[in-house]
Amino acid sequence: MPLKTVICIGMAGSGKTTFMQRLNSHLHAANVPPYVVQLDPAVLTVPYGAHIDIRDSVKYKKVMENYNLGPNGAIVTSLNLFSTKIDQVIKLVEKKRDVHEYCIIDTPGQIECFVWSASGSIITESFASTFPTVIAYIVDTPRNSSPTTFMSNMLYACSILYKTKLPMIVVFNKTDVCKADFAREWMTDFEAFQEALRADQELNGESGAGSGYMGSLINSMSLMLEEFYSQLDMVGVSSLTGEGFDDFLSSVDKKVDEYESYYKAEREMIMKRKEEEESAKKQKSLDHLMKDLGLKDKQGSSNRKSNEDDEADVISDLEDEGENDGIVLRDEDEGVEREYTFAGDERTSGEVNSKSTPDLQRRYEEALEQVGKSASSETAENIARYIRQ
Ligand SMILES: Nc1nc2c(ncn2[C@@H]2O[C@H](COP(=O)(O)OP(=O)(O)OP(=O)(O)O)[C@@H](O)[C@H]2O)c(=O)[nH]1
Repeated sequence: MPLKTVICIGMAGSGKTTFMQRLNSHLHAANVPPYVVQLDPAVLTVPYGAHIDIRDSVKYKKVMENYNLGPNGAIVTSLNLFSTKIDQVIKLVEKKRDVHEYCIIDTPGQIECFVWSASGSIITESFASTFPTVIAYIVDTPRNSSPTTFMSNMLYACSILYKTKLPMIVVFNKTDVCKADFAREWMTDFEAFQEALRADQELNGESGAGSGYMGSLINSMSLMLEEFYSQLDMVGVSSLTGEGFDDFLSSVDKKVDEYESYYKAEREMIMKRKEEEESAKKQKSLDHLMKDLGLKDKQGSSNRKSNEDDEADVISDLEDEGENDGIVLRDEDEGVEREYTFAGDERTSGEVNSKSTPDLQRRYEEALEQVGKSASSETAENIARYIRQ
């Protein structure tokens, strides 16, 4: 049985933490204790035991002070810092894949800090490329009983689906206060939703919304949502009473099957296309680089030459043939103390040691290859370097 990851996302106050707490105890009661990851750096207390807690790695208050940031900036920066360690986090979870059936992840209430940040994507991507991953989008049911609020929230959910490209379950929480039947009806019956919208506008004394651009905007949005609803599951739960959690788990199983049969293939295709585009881009920039260095025309001959003679002297080649493009002045000529990228034995006291200068093209190719190999951890390290700067 593969470990399944459930990432809980939702607006502030929707009940993510309470949902996590209930889900955790529900799984414990069912004898399948989950692996728990807590990613909200700003939370003071967590009502469940977490195996990995972002607060152990990043001190939110210190981030605020040290980087002179406001609350949301500090959450994003804390996530950025945490994402530099995501490889280790994934390794820890991987080690437990035979012990746990579920890995459940709590995210910050400031939804945009997670969903729209680079680190949020890195974290989600890292889990999704290692384990079947499902998004649980938590909705505060009583607060969404107005059709306009409901539509806005569903549009937000739709944008998360588009951003993460992962199977999604919309979890209508707090059903002990307000049943989710209205939401089910609105999600399955287009006419009923339109009717509710009309009634709501009349109740609020708004006129003209059924005509003009507003009317057509509402119509288009609800049509778009109808298509979106067909892609997702919805369940009603009460994190307070525990009602609906069995349905939620069945939904997770269904979505994991979908992940395996549909999303995984789709994701792999996207990754492959990205890789191909990346490598084409790299080739292009390599060509540019070679051209800028004035090596392009000589590439063939220099390659041939390097087979025959490994100690090809690139810079003197240029000088020999009397080209000006790409000629590098020596330190003495420029009067500038330069720092060299390559190891000291290749250049001595500012002069090019023609005997040991290896094939430049090969070195650039190797360097670019190296960049390609490190993918997510490299990106994460870049973020960390950027922040430190
Ligand atoms: N009646 C009822 N109240 C709930 C339920 N779930 C959560 N709450 C309440 O809703 C409030 C917000 O719950 P939290 O779990 O803190 O919500 P959150 O989404 O984690 O909040 P942030 O961390 O600020 O984003 C609390 O007062 C909870 O007691 C539920 O199923 N029923």
